[in-house]
Amino acid sequence: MTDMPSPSAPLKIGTRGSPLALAQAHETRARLSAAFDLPEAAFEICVIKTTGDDRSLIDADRPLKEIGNKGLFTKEIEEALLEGRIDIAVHSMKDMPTFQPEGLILDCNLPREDVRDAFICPAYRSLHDLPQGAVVGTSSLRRRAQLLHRRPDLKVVEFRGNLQTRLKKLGDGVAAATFLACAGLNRLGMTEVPAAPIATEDMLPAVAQGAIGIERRSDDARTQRMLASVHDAPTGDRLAAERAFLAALDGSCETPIAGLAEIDGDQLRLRGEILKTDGSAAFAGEIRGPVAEGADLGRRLAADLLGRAGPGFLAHKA
Ligand SMILES: NCc1[nH]cc(CCC(=O)O)c1CC(=O)O
Repeated sequence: MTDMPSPSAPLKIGTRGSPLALAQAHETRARLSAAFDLPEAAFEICVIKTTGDDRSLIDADRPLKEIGNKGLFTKEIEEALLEGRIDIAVHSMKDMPTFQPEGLILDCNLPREDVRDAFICPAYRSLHDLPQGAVVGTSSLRRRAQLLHRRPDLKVVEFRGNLQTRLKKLGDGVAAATFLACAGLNRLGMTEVPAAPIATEDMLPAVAQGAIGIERRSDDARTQRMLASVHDAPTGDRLAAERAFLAALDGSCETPIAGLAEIDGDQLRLRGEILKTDGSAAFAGEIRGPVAEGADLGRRLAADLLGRAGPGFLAHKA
C-alpha cells in the first residue's frame, strides 16, 4: 500500500480524554501499527473535548437524558473527523447512535471484550445478597430497569461520571453497589476492583457492550483499506444483528433495551429485552438464524417483542 502514515505525516486518531477512551485509542494504535509494521509514532492520538466531558454539565445532578444524550460524547469528535482534523475516531459502540452523520461511516470493530456487566459491591457478593431497601447507583436506564424488575425493593440513585468517579462514590458510601461493564474494567486493567461478572442470563447487557468501533470519512479510501485489516468480522456480524434490533425499536435513551448476539459456526443467536423504566414490566425473547441474516434477525426479534409488549410500550417516558 502506498501513502502509508509515517512519523512525519501520522494518521490522526481522535478520542475523548477519559481513561477508558484513551485505553481504547491506544489499543487501536497498537493494532494498526502491528498490522502494518509501522512505528507507533506513525499514529497520533488527538484528545477532543466533548459536551459530555464538560464538568459544568457532568457535575450537575441532572440525569444525562435531561441534558440531551444524543451525540453528547460524539458530536465534537465527528466534527473534527468531517473537517479533516483527525482521520479516524475511536468509540465505545455501546454509546453510538444507529445512524452516522452524512459523510461518516462506522464499519470497523476491534475484537470484542467481555460483554457482561459486573456487580461492584465492597460488602456483598451478589445482587441476591443485597439487603432489603439497599441503595444502588447507576446512570443506566437499562440497568436501573433490570435491577428494579428483579428487586423492586431496592432504591436506585443517579450515579454518573467515569469509572474512577463512580468507584469513589461507592467508597464514600453514596450507594452500596453499582454496575460497570466488565469490558471497561478489563481494558483499564482494574483487577483490584471488587467486581463480580453477572451471567448474561441474569442481566442481558446493552447492545454493543464491550465493542470498540472505528469511524472514518466515507470517501477516505486509504483509511478504509487500513481499517479493513484490523476489523474483526465476528464482532461486526454480532453488532449488525444487535444494532438492527436497536434501530427497529427506535432505541432512544428513554427506553431500556438490552440485546446480545452470539455466534456458533454459521448460526447466530440473538437475545433481546425491553423494559419499563421503573422495572414494572419486561419482555424478553430470542431468535436464531444464519449469521448472514443478522440484521433481519434483529428486526424480527424487535417486531416479536413489540408485538408482545403492545402498542405504546416504547412511548412510555420515565
Ligand atoms: N456508557 C458509558 C460506557 N460506555 C462504554 C462503557 C464500558 C465499555 C464497553 O461497554 O464497551 C461504559 C461504562 C460502563 O458501562 O461501565
